Amino acid sequence: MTTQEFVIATRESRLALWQAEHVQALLRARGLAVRLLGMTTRGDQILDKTLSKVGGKGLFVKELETAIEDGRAQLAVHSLKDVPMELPEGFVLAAVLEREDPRDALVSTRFDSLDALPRGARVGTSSLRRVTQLKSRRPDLVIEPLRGNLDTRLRKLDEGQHDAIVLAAAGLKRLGLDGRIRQYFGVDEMIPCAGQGALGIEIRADAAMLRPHLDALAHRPTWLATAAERAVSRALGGSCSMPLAAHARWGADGELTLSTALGHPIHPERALLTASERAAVADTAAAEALGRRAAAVLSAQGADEYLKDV
Ligand SMILES: NCc1[nH]cc(CCC(=O)O)c1CC(=O)O
Repeated sequence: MTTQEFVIATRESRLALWQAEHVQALLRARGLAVRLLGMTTRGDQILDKTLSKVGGKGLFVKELETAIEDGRAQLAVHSLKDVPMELPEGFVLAAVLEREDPRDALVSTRFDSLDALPRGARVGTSSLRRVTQLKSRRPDLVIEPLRGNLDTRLRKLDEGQHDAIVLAAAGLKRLGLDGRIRQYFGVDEMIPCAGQGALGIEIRADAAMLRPHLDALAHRPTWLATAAERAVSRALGGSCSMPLAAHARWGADGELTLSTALGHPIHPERALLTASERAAVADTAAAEALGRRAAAVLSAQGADEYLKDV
């Protein structure tokens, strides 16, 4: 009898490889034979434009899905925040793993915090979500585009192109680069994006052999929290080019609190719309209902007017 070998399609950045190897190790521990198939996506190739201009974060996942479609691979490991709200027909998010630190972090060679940055300091980030939240706190900052994988971004900082950059703590921690973090932003101070810090494993909906293994890796509290976060984005139109923050956390009482913020995509100086909703959440339907409730509060404040041009 031959044992089937499973293949994980992955991007080739150091972070993507770390994440794919992490899942490979978890599946090997369950007795499966697993190898990696590295590939370059359009999101990795196009580095001179912001993602929202070239078709969004979905660019990071499309090629991996094609490899699965063709049978060259059976699984794709994604940073959940890069996964579009709706997957193509025939694909499912079969597992969301326990979340790493969801916070954003400030990295700088010279300054210890956002408040320590001088007037007009140059801050690198290409995330509209980060831009609008930074501008609402520090309108004087000059925000500069910053794309590329983590090593590239840190190199640009070290070369002096920026006074500070803002990155997800999760990626830095996974690569052992968290020693470079000068300030962690609280999740209410700089609300993370939906899914930040969590890994999602995508397979074909009919890959029955893999299901029990992925069920065993899944982390239900993270699944429910990120389901609420992703539902906000879906309810507002699902585009990843919107400056939307959505983060849910479990309280000691077992209730889920969902904090959201929406900035204006073209005029980052306009007021942030915010909504925070809380509920006891026992299943995916309740998590998504919580997300839709927060989205409705944002809509009542004018979210649709903010988003009409994206
Ligand atoms: N958008 C790119 C991306 N996708 C996932 C991470 C970090 C890991 C994570 O949030 O899970 C990053 C880098 C960043 O935003 O700084």
